[in-house]
Amino acid sequence: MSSFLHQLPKVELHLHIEGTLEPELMFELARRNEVTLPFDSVEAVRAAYDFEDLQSFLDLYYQGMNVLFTEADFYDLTWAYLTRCQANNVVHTELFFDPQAHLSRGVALSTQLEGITRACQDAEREMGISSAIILSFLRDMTEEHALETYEAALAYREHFIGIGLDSAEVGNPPEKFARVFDRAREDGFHLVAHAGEEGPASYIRSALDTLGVERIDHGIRCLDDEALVETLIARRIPLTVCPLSNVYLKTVPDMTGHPLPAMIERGLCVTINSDDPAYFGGYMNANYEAVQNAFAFSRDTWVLLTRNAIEAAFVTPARREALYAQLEKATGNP
Ligand code: HPA
Ligand SMILES: [Zn+2]
Repeated sequence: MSSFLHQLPKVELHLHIEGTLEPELMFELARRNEVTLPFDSVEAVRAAYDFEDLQSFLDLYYQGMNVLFTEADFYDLTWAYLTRCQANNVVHTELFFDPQAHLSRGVALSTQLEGITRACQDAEREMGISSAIILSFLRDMTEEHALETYEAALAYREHFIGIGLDSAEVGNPPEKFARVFDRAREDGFHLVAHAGEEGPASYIRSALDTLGVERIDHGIRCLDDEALVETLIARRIPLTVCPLSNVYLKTVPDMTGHPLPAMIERGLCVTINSDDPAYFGGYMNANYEAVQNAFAFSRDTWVLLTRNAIEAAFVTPARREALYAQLEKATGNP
């Protein structure tokens, strides 16, 4: 089964590029940019990855990205992730970046976006991996700051396809960002939001109703609200679930206690993703393996999960057909 999972062509829809910063690259960039890290070795960084909850992770995640300054840094970070994609047989990926977390350190939007975009273009040409970038707002900052950031990002609109919402969820409900999502909808961008990771099912409802999102990131708390589940099924809203992330951030007791099988059983459009793989024990294959060890899904279930991700991807009809064809070739399943 392991080789079946490894060779399955995969589509990743929930990935924070800053969450792919491996400690080795963190040290290399710290040396390059003359930044002093509060750790004296790669092992000490990894030892610190023992999280209690989302906030304890976010504290380290924001600290880690303090080594990113130049376009080359953003290129190297993104290129390293895309080579992991190739090793994991990820053939299409949609990646988040957190512009506000870099702007606040004096790093220009052009630096961030040009570095990430150039790596994506090189990966498409050299490895056949298609990708897209989603600009994510920090929900623990104000809506005014998100709006200002959005306005500034419009100068680079050809670099990103959508907007999202991440960071500390509880106490920062989706409706706080209604105006910026209205603007982005009018401008033709795709809309997604993290909801129902640590926050309640009502945040998922609000992301649908007040932000009009097309996909929900995480969404694992949806099962607490039967009417919401029915809405998600009827509207076929994709949920970008991140199993290892949920275990590492203790939003589930352990993998066997994850609601993933129940979500699939209900007919929700579930996908599997790695979120912040440098921090949460691994990339796509590690997530697939951990899920398989806990639940021993059939091959048909894995094909279904992959088909869901292809359906949920923000790609052209031609690219979607090519992804379905690639899956069919790999599995014999239409
Ligand atoms: O899993 C996450 N949740 C919320 N915000 C985040 N920012 C990076 N990763 C995450
Ligand atoms: Zn996330």
